[in-house]
Amino acid sequence: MTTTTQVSRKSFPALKNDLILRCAKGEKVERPPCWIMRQAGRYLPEYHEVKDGRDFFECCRNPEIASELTIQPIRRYKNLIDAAIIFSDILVIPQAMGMEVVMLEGKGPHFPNPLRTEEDAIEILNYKVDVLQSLDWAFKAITMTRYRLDGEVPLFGFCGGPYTLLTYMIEGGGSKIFRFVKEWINSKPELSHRILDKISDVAIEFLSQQVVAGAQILQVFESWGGELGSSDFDEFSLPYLKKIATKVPIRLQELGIKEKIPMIVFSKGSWYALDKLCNSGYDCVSLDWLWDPKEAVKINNGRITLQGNLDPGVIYGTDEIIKSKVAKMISGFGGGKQHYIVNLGHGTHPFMDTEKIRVFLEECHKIGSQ
Ligand SMILES: Cc1c2[nH]c(c1CCC(=O)O)Cc1[nH]c(c(CCC(=O)O)c1C)Cc1[nH]c(c(CCC(=O)O)c1C)Cc1[nH]c(c(C)c1CCC(=O)O)C2
Repeated sequence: MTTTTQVSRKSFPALKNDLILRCAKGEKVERPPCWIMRQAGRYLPEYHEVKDGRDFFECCRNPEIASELTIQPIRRYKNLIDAAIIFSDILVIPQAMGMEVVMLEGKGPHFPNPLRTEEDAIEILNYKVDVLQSLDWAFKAITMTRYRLDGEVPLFGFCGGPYTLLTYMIEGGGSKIFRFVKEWINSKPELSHRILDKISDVAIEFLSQQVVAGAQILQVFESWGGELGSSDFDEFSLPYLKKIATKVPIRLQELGIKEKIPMIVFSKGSWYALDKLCNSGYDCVSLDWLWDPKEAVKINNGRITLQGNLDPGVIYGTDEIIKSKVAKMISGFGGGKQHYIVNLGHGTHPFMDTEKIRVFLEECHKIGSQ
């Protein structure tokens, strides 16, 4: 298995734009690389055309459709986006661990049988996941996308952060007060840790195999990190994010991957943890829009690359205001010639205007090249 995928790696089309890879590794660059969280999806009319009423996870599992959806933003914003991210979801790990997840139209993810008791954790969860087999569609989609991208831009693989996945598995979907996961970590801390550790092991193998399949850079989305207080973050999120950052490079070596694969962590809302995240083994920390870039730059002190962080809501603004906020952001991050990747502070929304996104990207190129 490993040998055949290595052979196919070698035959991938040559990369024509390695800006984000150089930048994530800390090298000086000619302008900051740009990409957008959730750059594929519902704000794009071509997404709805291809999805054509199909189930969301059915699209993820169909390599033809997933690769087409991945490439759509690259095609639309030609030469403006410096990375593609494979069309999939963070909730495919809970699925691989035996949980049923459905995507309800207009409502988001729903787990019909969430983890609520200790018995659920024993009866529902599969602790011996065969990652290559259960997520084989994801690897096929990545390999196909690498070929179809034809070296235009690098391809991101990704996964959810362990605490965020545990939250979804226990809450059964999104939440405002996180009653059930807070009950778990405060009444069943040992069991919570055991499951977090298992999720981390699956995440390590999943990320590593995404690289074997063709991913060139990785991001971990700890979207609910900021729902934890500082000391609970240190206990229930940070150790597992660190484990992933430490173990993926080791696993990649075992799998025969020689080059360094940059890793990014996005822990939304974990403002108190920036200093620790800069030392957590990732090459880049992605920031939400609550951060003043200058403050973040000061705390980072040149250790790693920062990514972010325009308020997605700015995309609803006038062209002039989008442009002025882009200029302020890039100057706050030091001008963008080193240690900075442009992104929004969180994902796109379905209501966004594709032409406003273009204004944002074009201005980032213009200001970032000065
Ligand atoms: C928390 C989370 C999820 N999924 C993801 C996260 C982490 C990022 C974040 O914090 O937003 C990550 C994700 N989800 C999706 C991608 C694909 C690649 C990309 O970024 O373009 C990525 C990287 C596609 C998607 N994932 C989802 C869609 C919408 C599906 C549809 O109805 O067509 C897409 C394109 C569905 C999804 N998936 C999830 C939610 C909460 C939802 C519903 C949200 C909503 O309604 O906007 C879980």
